[in-house]
Amino acid sequence: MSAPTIEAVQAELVKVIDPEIRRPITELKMVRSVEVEPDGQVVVGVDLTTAGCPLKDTITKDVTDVVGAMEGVSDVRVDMGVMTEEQRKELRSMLRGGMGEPEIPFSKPDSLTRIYAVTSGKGGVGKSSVTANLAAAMAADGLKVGVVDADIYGFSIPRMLGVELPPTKVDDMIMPPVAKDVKVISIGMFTQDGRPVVWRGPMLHRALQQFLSDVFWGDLDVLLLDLPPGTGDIAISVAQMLPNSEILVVTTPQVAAAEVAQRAGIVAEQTNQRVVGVVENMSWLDQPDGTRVELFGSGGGEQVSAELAKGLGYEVPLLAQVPIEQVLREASDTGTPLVLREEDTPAKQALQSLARSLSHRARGLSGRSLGISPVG
Ligand SMILES: Nc1ncnc2c1ncn2[C@@H]1O[C@H](COP(=O)(O)OP(=O)(O)OP(=O)(O)O)[C@@H](O)[C@H]1O
Repeated sequence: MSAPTIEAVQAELVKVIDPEIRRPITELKMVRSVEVEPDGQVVVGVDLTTAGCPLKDTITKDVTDVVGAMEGVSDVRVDMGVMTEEQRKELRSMLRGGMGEPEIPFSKPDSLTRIYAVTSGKGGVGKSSVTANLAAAMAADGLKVGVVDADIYGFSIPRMLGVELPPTKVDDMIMPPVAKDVKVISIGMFTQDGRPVVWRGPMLHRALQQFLSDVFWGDLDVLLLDLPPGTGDIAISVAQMLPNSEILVVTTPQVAAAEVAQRAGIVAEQTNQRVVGVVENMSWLDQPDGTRVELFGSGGGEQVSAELAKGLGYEVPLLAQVPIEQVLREASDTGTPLVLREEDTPAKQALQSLARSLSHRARGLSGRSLGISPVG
């Protein structure tokens, strides 16, 4: 059997996708050279974006598998190198679509990415659990999803989605790690040893701006933001930077929690954002004997939805009620959100249908240019 041509090997390498940037390594100009010996031995030279690229092994394996499967190939060797400064600059410029200066792609009027900022009145109501499950469910349904974990007090998204690698950098561009098919960036990835962040408003604003402009998100269908609880500075920064973002309010059924959640939602009136709906989490606990215990009382979700509708002047639906389930907590703790687990539980169903209703919604027009110009 004759050895393949260099062109044939190059064409086959289109199948090797960079796990972070998610484009073929050929398109990213990472393939430096291809050599083919008459006896079928192939040497592929690959240049990584950085010397310590954590995905080196994955790329080596993928190249070996793809080329090794070609007819006439007897052996594959991958010769790893590193891109030059000039090559990295070129790559960065290509990823930014030829534009030099960083800008927030989602804030452009023609952006088609739906943005949901997940907020709550107080901590511990399950805001991060809802965000992580929504992201995983939407990605499993084939959407391109990104998550910004901006919860400075409890950056738990990476753990819940099982993120294993840190972000990498191509010059000043940040490549977000991908877990469960979701691109994730968290404030916890930029703090020392996961220590709590003691930042004031302007620093948070700057961090958020960096997450949105310096991170390479690619084309996203949905961007989810896990905000810190309450009505803090970051909610205002989000509204300024992403005027087309919509708010999802998470509460528990408890009246006290509902009252503070309302306040978090009503901020939308001042920031001109739309509240897309309310999620009531920890609604009840189903007992093995079939009885239901309402551990945190009842009616909080309905209350927030009714009060926000009254205050904002439009319908704010209660989109889901998610029961308390041990498996939901365990799933988050082990890095595989409940929606990706095999067992079918009421909480999983509630989260999955919430994800579908949010991904199939028509996009709101708030903050978007309608492209209307005066006549005559
Ligand atoms: N429906 C549920 N059933 C069982 N456990 C839950 C449920 N929702 C959340 N939890 C658990 O409750 C804890 C708090 O949840 P989570 O971290 O999502 O809250 P949070 O509102 O994001 O809190 P913070 O803002 O402080 O980060 C976690 O251990 C999570 O696994």
